Amino acid sequence: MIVSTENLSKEYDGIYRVNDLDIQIDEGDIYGFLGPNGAGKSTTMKMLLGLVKPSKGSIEIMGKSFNEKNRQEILKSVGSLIESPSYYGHLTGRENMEIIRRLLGLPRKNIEEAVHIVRMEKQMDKKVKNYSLGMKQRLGIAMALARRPKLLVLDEPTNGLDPAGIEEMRELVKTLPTKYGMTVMISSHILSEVDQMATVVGIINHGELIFQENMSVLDAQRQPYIILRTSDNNLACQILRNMNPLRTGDGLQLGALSDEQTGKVVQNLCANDIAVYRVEEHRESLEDIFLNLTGKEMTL
Ligand SMILES: Nc1ncnc2c1ncn2[C@@H]1O[C@H](COP(=O)(O)OP(=O)(O)OP(=O)(O)O)[C@@H](O)[C@H]1O
Repeated sequence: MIVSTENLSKEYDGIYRVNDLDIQIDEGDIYGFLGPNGAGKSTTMKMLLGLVKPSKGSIEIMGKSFNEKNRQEILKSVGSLIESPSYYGHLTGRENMEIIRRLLGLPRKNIEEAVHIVRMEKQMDKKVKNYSLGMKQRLGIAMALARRPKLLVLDEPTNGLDPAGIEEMRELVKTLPTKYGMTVMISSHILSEVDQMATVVGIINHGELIFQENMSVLDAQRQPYIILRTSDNNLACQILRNMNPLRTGDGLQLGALSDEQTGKVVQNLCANDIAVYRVEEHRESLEDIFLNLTGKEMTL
């Protein structure tokens, strides 16, 4: 286990903004930490990095209790990007990386590797103030990677990026466990972003962890349903009334059906002179599941 918390909580002004979190992150996971704005993601991540002191509960990182005594030692193996990366805009990427290297006393090859992972080799002689937002984020990640962390904690790294930047970030994060043996915790308030890279999802709402499972479990919860479009949806609805159809836009919706059941439905409609234009199988989107869990839409 790379991260394990027990009853992790933070109180601000008499209110528990993070409440009794039991987070479990295994080695090699990409842990998507999802929740609407203000749910408590940043506060949780800051506690995991020793930047905010928990009001209650405990944290273990890489099997060691995360306390005053162990903190510095543990953080040597943890890289992070919280809020916007800190860099000197008037210096080049290379100069910024050199500052990090000296601060942490790292060998040069660590810097080369970190820059290579984020594919920024060609941008290193440009001043950071001339970087795009995506490049700045990548430089921030390179800074976090320089110490070759076992655990990388990224707080909303795609905030403000355009779709191409988001895609790039996703592809980058996906390579980290397989190619470099890292474990990644990445927060977002956009489900679709995490959906395509996370192996485990933790969903936090009002400071509480309301879901924590492998992505495959979340996928399995997505209910399939059938949408039919016919020449006479009203009549079709009547004919199929024992299947409790729902009217949707220009069609009707039935629950999950086997191939055989679908065949019978089509036969039945044809026998009643109704032409079947479309039979489509849909699955509940992850957004729908999230909405059911939190009562809030996951929007950009
Ligand atoms: N230092 C603080 N003092 C008082 N309240 C705080 C402090 N830091 C955070 N909070 C409150 O705790 C709650 C959770 O904030 P947090 O930043 O952890 O949420 P978040 O899920 O990261 O959201 P966002 O994506 O908007 O940053 C919010 O209601 C916030 O106002």
